[in-house]
Amino acid sequence: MSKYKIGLFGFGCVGQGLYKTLSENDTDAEIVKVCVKRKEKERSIDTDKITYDATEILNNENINIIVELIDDATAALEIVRAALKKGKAVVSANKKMVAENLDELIELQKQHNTPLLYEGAVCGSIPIIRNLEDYYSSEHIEEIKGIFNGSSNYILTKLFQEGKSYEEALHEAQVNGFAETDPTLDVGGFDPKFKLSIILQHAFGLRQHPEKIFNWGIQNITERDIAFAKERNLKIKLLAKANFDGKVLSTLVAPHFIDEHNPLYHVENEFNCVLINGKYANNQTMIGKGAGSLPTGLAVLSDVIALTQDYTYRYKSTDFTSGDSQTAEVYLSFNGIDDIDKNAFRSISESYTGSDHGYIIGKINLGTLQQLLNGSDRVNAIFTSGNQTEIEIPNMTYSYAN
Ligand SMILES: NC(=O)C1=CN([C@@H]2O[C@H](COP(=O)(O)OP(=O)(O)OC[C@H]3O[C@@H](n4cnc5c(N)ncnc54)[C@H](OP(=O)(O)O)[C@@H]3O)[C@@H](O)[C@H]2O)C=CC1
Ligand SMILES: N[C@@H](CC=O)C(=O)O
Repeated sequence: MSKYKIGLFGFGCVGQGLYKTLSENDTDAEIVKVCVKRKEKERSIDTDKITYDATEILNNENINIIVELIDDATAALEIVRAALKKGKAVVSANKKMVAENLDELIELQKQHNTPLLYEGAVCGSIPIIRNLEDYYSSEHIEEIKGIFNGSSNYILTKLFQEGKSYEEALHEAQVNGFAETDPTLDVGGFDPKFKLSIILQHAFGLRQHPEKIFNWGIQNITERDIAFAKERNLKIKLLAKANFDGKVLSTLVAPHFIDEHNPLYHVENEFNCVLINGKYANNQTMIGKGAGSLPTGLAVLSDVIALTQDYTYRYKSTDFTSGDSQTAEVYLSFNGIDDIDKNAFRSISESYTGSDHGYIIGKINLGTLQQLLNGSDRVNAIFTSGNQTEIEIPNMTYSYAN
């Protein structure tokens, strides 16, 4: 008889990954009930284990761990709230739910002296949260950035390496179980910003609501943008970035041009990469699968095991001011010159206008850029500051920030 009885919510990509990884390991935890939504769906597990009624798990006093792995952030919050209030330890992989409600979730954990862990919510199989909490607790992290979305990276890889269409590549990401049920969260850069928001808490003790983080994704990328990058031996990667100097925090999620000297250049498919730059250890790199059934199932299982060892997050708290009104250098491509206002740029280093498309490379305020991009599918922005070195390209010079 195992000591830890799990009530599992969700039996999709990640739920099944947890089920398999748990069944292949000798642990003191077992899944006793699984709550799902659709009665018509065939299941690969014993029907006795299945329920469609959340209260059957939440009111079951034998169940001491709730694992929440559903694709609905609103319903997930209800489940997690109810579980914590009942004193049940919780594991979740829902980054939207965690990032948007972290203040309340921290408070609930304190009030009810009950832990919530969410390693699987951030960069799949990369053990980033636990490392930030424990290993890096004495490091003075100055910058943390990387590729935090497996689906977008998978799509970009297929566009660059195999010349696939955007639609085909997105479809593959969905079939492989990497994409969110609403893939706008992936390709629009929302999912990596939820992850960045969670990371800020554990890297710096900073609570920055995702709403306050600039995000632009790969949803408007064109074949011309890919050709532009390829001609210059660059790749495009969707990056999430945070800098903190002890007072001012700057954050950003956006596609960037990067060159072959950047470790992120070589991170392909659904792999994620986290680059940490700190005072003592300087640069460190963590690479691993950022999405998928078994990699994420393993991260969730690792949290379950951690709960059996009474592990909790510490939630340090640091004061800061937001420095997010910064100017960035971007390549802005457009279908027609009427789609953009050149005066929006503070300075322009290069521009091209053809009969049916064009681009501008220049410095622009992020708020202004957001207004230019909002609601338009005829304009795309790619940031030029993703490299760690300065590179010279015929016709133009990019200065890349560290
Ligand atoms: N896929 C991935 O690689 C990763 C996903 N995540 C996160 O993990 C979570 C789950 O994702 P994933 O497994 O891919 O999603 P899936 O769409 O594959 O599965 C979702 C599951 O949730 C169930 N469900 C939905 N609403 C409810 C509800 N109200 N009550 C009970 N069950 C419900 C569905 O039921 P039914 O089977 O009846 O449809 C289904 O079993 C999400 O938060 C996602 O962001 C995190 C990291 C990686
Ligand atoms: N949709 C997410 C899944 C993991 O978090 C991604 O593609 O990274």
